[in-house]
Amino acid sequence: MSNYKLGLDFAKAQDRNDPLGHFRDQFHIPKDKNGKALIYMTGNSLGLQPKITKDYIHQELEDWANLGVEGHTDGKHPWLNYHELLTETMAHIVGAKPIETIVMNSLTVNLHLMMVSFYQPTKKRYKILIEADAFPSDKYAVQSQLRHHGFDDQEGLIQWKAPEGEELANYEDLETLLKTHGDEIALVMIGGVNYYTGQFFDLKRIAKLAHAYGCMVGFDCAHGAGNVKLNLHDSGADFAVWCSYKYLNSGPGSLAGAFIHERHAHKKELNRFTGWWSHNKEKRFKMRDDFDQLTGAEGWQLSNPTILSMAAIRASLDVFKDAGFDRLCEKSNELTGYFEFLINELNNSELKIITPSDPNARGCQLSIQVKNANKNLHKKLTEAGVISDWREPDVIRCAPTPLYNSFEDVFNLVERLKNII
Ligand SMILES: Cc1ncc(COP(=O)(O)O)c(C=O)c1O
Ligand SMILES: Nc1ccccc1C(=O)C[C@H](N)C(=O)O
Repeated sequence: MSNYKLGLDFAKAQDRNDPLGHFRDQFHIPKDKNGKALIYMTGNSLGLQPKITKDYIHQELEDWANLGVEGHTDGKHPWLNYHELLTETMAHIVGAKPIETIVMNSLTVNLHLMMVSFYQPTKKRYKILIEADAFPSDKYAVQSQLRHHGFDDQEGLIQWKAPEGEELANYEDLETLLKTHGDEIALVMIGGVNYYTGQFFDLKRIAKLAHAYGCMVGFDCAHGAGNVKLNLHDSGADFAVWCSYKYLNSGPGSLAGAFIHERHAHKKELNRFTGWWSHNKEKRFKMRDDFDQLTGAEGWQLSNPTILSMAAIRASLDVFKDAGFDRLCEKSNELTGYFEFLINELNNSELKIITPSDPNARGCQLSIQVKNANKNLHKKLTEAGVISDWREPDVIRCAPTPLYNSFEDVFNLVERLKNII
């Protein structure tokens, strides 16, 4: 860990010595009305656009224009197998094997598809455990699964809460919940990195614990993919899902990912929804064949996917490949550590970082709790050219991302915050 110092000179020197610093120029950085670059800290909501994305999408538009339906087989990157171009890099980023990884659909859709397979309630074991401040979509999704199976969506939902007066959930409480209710819980579904606090949970520990009580385990890694080393395979989780529009910089509403652990790859008897894209791809166009389930994560696909969105994902993954995910994670630690240092140096009682200070228990995001839920502070920060977000009831989230944020960005962000308070 660096010895951080105050002052702009330190930030500038860090940027000069940053082997990944030049990647910022490969992105479009949003500007204010006068053409000045904004300080963009919301890669945790919508990642910025790599400059090469346009060309990747343009290539597919060209093939479509010139080849029509033949683009499926004769395009530069034939559409029929286009998703295969993404699998290896995506698998590497989330720490999975290619057979465990698929890009398809959108996030909440994938979560439901995973629950079709891995939420198999019985009369006795039917509850779902989630973290109390899960992202709303996750909570709504699991509650609708409870109702779908005829259970009460309150009684069937067990929430892992932070202790009274604290922000972060702890593993002792999770263990107590499992000890007390383990034999009633069918599924433990946790956000791998919590959207609100930025806490990166110990996925392996949770999976091990929940499996010991006979529960299935899934993670929503929307805030983890491209941000932290998820090591999904080693975590032992049954499934995981994530989106590609945050840290994976693939554009608004772009296709999502799913991980299904290798131990389920060949289980044809697993309950699931299917379509022609889950069928043996060698025989897909022999239309009259009976259904033949694809093995691995590919077997959870339903439809032919959105190629234009996959082109954007391919562009982004190529940037990740160039930068190297290990190096990005190292820089991320440094950048967020610096951010934390500067906030702490403000020594202001109005602001409190609620994200864990342990670098292994967070990614790049810091969540700053604002006293008396003073939303005005966030408004002023926006007026000062900092794009961050406000999450009710009282948190400003800032996520300096290692691909396109600089140490100078972080310095300027904290300077502007200091001037406002
Ligand atoms: C943890 C989490 N789950 C779900 C969603 C929403 O997913 P979707 O892409 O399905 O809109 C988000 C962000 O939008 C999220 O952060
Ligand atoms: N997809 C979006 C569309 C519109 C506005 C926000 C989002 C987000 O992704 C929010 C994000 N999940 C969050 O953690 O707040």
